[in-house]
Amino acid sequence: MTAAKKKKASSSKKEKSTNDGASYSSSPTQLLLRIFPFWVALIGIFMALYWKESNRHQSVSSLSFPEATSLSEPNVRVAKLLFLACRRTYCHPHLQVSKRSLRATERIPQGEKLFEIPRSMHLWDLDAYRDPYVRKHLFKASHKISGNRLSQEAFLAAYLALELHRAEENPSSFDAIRLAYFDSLPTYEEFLAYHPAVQDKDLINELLGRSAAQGVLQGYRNMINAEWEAFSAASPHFENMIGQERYLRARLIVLSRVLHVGPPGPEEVMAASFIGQQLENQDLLLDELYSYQDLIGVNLTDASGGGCIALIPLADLFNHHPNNNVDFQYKKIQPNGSGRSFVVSAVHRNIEKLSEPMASYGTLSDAHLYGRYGFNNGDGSGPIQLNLAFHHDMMKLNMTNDQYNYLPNSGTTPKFRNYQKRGLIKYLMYDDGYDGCIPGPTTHPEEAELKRLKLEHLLRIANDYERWNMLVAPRAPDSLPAVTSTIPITFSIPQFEKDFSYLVPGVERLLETCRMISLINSDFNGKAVAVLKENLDNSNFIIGPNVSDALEFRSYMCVSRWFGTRTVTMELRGKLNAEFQRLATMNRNAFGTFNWTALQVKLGEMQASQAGSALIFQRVSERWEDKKVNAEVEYTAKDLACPEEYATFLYKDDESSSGFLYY
Ligand SMILES: C[S@@+](CC[C@H](N)C(=O)[O-])C[C@H]1O[C@@H](n2cnc3c(N)ncnc32)[C@H](O)[C@@H]1O
Repeated sequence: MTAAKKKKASSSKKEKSTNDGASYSSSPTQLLLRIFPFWVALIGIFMALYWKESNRHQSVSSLSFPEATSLSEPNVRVAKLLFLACRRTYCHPHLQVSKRSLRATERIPQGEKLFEIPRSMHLWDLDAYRDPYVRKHLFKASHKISGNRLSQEAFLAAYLALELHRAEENPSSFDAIRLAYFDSLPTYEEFLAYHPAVQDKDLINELLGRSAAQGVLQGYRNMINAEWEAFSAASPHFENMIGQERYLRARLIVLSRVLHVGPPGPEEVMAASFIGQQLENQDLLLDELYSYQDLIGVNLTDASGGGCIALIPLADLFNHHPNNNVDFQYKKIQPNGSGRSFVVSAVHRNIEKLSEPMASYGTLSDAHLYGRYGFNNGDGSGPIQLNLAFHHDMMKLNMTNDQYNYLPNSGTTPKFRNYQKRGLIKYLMYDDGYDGCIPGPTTHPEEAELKRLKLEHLLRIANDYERWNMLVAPRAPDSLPAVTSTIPITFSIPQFEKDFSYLVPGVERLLETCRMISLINSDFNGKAVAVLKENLDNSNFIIGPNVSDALEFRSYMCVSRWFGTRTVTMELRGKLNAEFQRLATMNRNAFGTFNWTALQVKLGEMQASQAGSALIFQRVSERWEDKKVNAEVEYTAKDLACPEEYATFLYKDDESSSGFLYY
């Protein structure tokens, strides 16, 4: 295939808007023929690279990495903390600090306790809510965009920032372990060296392009800025005393180290007089906890809601791998009445001599690991998020505990609807299955009415994560951590299996969204308008897979268009094969660097999006082979969007609210 032909084939996959009113419709033959050479070429390149790479000797030789056979220098601040804390509490004798993490000096058998960290060493969000300054100055904070209250993590970060400041001003009022803990935490400069949330936005855009990771990271950045704005607006005193940089540092500490400790037990009860006037008559913990629900919208009572969060010295020294050999448990109150403690144990397998014990931070996509913690393992052990909502901004961000969303908790408002409408209309601009484009209600009242109703239904699902995103299962679910996280787990680039089964559930959910987009008036036995109208208030309404063959075909073509568009937009910052080669080189000479981390997150998404396209292509080819020649109009999917002015009737009376989300 010549370069020129390849370019033509690839650009034909991209969603485009055009003012050219000429022939928009194309037969499946044309469409499949148009995309066929593109995918054959891509898959061919992909497979060739796969074999080239996987036939190389990929194992990571210990000899080339001195860290594999001996411990690295300890971070002195972390080592001091361990020294002091382990004089007061249980620490496994065979653990030693290596850089900012821990390694075993001898084999530690599975089941052994590694640390037991008493409550007195922790910092809980509950401590934040009990802090008189937080109560007086920060309880009234709310987010500017949504009006939502601040999250548990935000309160813990504000409290940590205050405590760090207090420790600087008056160290004698803190015990030595607390001071050593504060001193051991990453500084602002250390975060600047690696955390993407504090990097230049243009640099990030350059590295990540239009990937889900870029969107996820922007969500975290917006969240931190919005919290700072909210706390500052609630208290100019806090704004002056703490300053944005200190808040940012504290927030990144919380973001990358917070642990869950569950609902507070009876040992957390404290005398009512400590917690201020409002609660003078409340001496029961439960009353106190309910009061937080009223005052700041935080529910700590419900075990399923997660209970409290905390910073826990020593427990927060473990790095992450999904195939972990360390686990955490918050132990119940002891029979002797002593308080709870946080226990860290070796689980699943032994911790081998010289190896780094690894914890699991949970099932997080590579994009979230990157946005929240600033790293990736690079071995394909994490799931990959694909975001196909490229025309509209999702107002729910799918962060842990729903800690930050643009959308008000109480639901959408006309301002949010208008903002999202402009984007959502773009998905409806193809008029697939109709003979030509639908110019609007004057000439095509019924078709225009159906489009209006489809838009209403899209607005209803506009913020449902699974309707527009896919979480693709890991490429290498059984991969194990390296002896230490400072050396590569593998030199090869993880690959997806060719059977595509890992994609099927996610694709089914995307197809459901595309069924709505691809509906035409003759569907539902000609009653499409009536069915959509009847279900306008039905929040569970789905069209389901029992639809006409033609609608299913159009829905597949709609999903195919999405994957194609995602591939093409991501390739604007580097073609897949070139990026693959670049990463293969970086795996050997730039492992763990900022650019390596970003590239490997981006490449995972490119691979997932390409796998998605290949699956759809396979299905369409198998199922609609006979539609390649002289297909009926219901089996047509347009290559180009219809003219923009054909859709203006959908929003012309609305007030514009563009760009109000951005910082
Ligand atoms: C809870 S701390 C873990 C201890 C950490 N090494 C430290 O700096 O104190 C989380 C941070 O450790 C780093 N980290 C965790 N797991 C990692 C891994 N597998 N590879 C590289 N860095 C990792 C990331 O910088 C992350 O933000």
